[in-house]
Amino acid sequence: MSETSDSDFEHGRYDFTSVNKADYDYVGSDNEEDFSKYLLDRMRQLESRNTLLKEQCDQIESEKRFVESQKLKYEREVRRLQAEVDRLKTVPLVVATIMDVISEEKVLVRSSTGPQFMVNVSQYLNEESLVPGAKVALNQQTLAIVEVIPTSEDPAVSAMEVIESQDVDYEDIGGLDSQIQELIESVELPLTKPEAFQRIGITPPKGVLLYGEPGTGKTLLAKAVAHRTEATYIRVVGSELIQKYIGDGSKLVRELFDMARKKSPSIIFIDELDAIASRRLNDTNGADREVQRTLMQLLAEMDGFDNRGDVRIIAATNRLDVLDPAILRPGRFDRIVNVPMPDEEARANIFRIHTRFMSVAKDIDFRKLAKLTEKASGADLNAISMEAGMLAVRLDKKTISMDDFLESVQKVMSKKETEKEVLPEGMFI
Ligand SMILES: Nc1ncnc2c1ncn2[C@@H]1O[C@H](COP(=O)(O)OP(=O)(O)OP(=O)(O)O)[C@@H](O)[C@H]1O
Repeated sequence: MSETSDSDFEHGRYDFTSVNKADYDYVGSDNEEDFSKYLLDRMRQLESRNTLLKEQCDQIESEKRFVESQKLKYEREVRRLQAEVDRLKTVPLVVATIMDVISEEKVLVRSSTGPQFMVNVSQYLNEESLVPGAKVALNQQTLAIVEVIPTSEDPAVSAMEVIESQDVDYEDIGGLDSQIQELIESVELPLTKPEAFQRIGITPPKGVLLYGEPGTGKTLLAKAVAHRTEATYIRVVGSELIQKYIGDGSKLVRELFDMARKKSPSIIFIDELDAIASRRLNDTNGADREVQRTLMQLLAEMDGFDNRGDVRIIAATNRLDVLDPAILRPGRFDRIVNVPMPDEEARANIFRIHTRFMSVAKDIDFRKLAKLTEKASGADLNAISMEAGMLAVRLDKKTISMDDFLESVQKVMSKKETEKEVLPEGMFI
């Protein structure tokens, strides 16, 4: 019988597929029993070798996978370093300012070191960004424009919405007659007939505070007064001053009043006043201090300006109860106007206003629609009218029918109900 050593197995010299020739010597011999025993032993041996080899094979497989993943990782690293080397080897770009755009391909620039050049423009640049005054980067050798340097955004410009003339009028507002009257007296007349106040010897209120639930028409009122007085309408949003322009809030309030004076007659509209004028807490963290600084600046600006001048302030809030009493002192927001949710008559009027330019069927019953929308705000009624219009468009109709309105009332009102259910108490949608 041939001898098979362990090293034969390990080095793959053993032929697993056949029994060695010498093994046949046992067949037919007296020792047949020994031979079967021997074969059984051998089988067990081979099975255990087989298991061992399978384990080794699995291990080698997993090592292979590990090495491959390492290889990929290092290849990526090499590429990254190569790119970094290339980047560091590139020549610096020259900064210049566009003086004049001669044609699509030729531009006159003044480099930051002084001289002017007529240069080519990379075809991959957006033509619209090539305007006189724009900062550009030039290739050092060819001096071609390869990049337009983005200008940093001026926070004072982006924080304010400045509209020179408004297109909203009192006729566009449903209900709110007494609120309109209040605004006429405290904002419109001081701007249009200041002499009437002087004659009688009274000073008009400096600021008017509108409060009420969302979507009830506070912004609309401010825009309509701006339209009537032909004043510039400048709007800032309290929460944006705090969250978007961190650290700049008080500076922006100063700039807001400067701009209002420059563009006068003007109306400053501060939306979400509560975000900067909430009752102060004792434990002040960084964010609270920022809010306080912004509020102090607002109070200082309001105290500092002349209420006979042609800058008026209107502010709006959904939460009168959280305001710092300091903001409501005489000489600040001393006229407080409630803007309520529309009653039935106002709702019917708002429907009429919003459907005025729509193609609606003759039999639309606005009274009935008003009855069905008891808890709706002006903004909801606008949404219902738009949705009814969309339904008609979807169905390719010529006019909006009462059924379209009823369907959209159902849709908008039930959406409003579900949204209300998920909101914590005291919060509006
Ligand atoms: N009384 C109303 N008459 C006509 N449309 C209204 C009225 N109230 C609200 N709307 C409609 O709802 C939209 C939103 O209203 P607006 O922005 O004036 O509400 P708001 O009270 O300022 O809300 P918020 O408190 O959320 O700022 C308006 O553009 C208008 O289409």
